Amino acid sequence: MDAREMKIKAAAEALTHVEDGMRLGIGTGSTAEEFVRLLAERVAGGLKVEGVPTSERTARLCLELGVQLRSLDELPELDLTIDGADEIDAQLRLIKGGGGALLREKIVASASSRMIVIADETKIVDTLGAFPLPIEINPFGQVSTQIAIEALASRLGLSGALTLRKRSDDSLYMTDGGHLILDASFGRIPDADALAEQLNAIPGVVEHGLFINLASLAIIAGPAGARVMEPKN
Ligand SMILES: O=C(CO)[C@H](O)[C@H](O)COP(=O)(O)O
Repeated sequence: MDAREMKIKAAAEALTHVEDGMRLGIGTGSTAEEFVRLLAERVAGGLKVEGVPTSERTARLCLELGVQLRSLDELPELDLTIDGADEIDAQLRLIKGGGGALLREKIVASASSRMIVIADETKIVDTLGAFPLPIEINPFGQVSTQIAIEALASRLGLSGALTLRKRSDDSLYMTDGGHLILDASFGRIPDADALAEQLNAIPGVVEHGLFINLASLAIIAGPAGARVMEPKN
């Protein structure tokens, strides 16, 4: 099974949790896009759902494939969000934001009764942090914000470069919300809960990619098929 087949496998398994009439949060990224493709087939076959997309990119794909969309303000409480992740630990704490949609992804997941993460098994880690942590910041005072993040990292014993995300043409990457992203290469993060909480206390930080206590289930696909992970306490 190649990487794409594993994503499709996880997405197909997640689709079994989708019921008629559900208000669905729809994630961003290549795995979430496989889910959208499968969901669209079911919608074409008569399944009725209303989706809230977590990015403009996901919205475009949904509209192209005929998945009916609403804004989060029209559907402020959702039944289920299905989304990918960059890293997943045993407690189902996640690093997200590789695709730059972390802010909307976190707002949508928080507005959902349940979040199911879909991924291939390469995303499972013992300790979060090998994947650079995306931190979405306000462009105003970006250097001060970066200095504050560096100071926090040093207090928590973390080190590593903070890299302002750029597009392939070297222009600055702007999120759907008009913010910048710093990718923090901290390496292993021994206390992700403390980092998450303290990043939120820095005014210029709009959001960060640590998703704590949001995922209720993960569907992890490997060469032998998909398995379900529940958060370990
Ligand atoms: O958080 C995300 C986007 O902001 C994605 O869910 C994450 O980057 C995983 O993407 P992929 O399924 O392409 O590996």
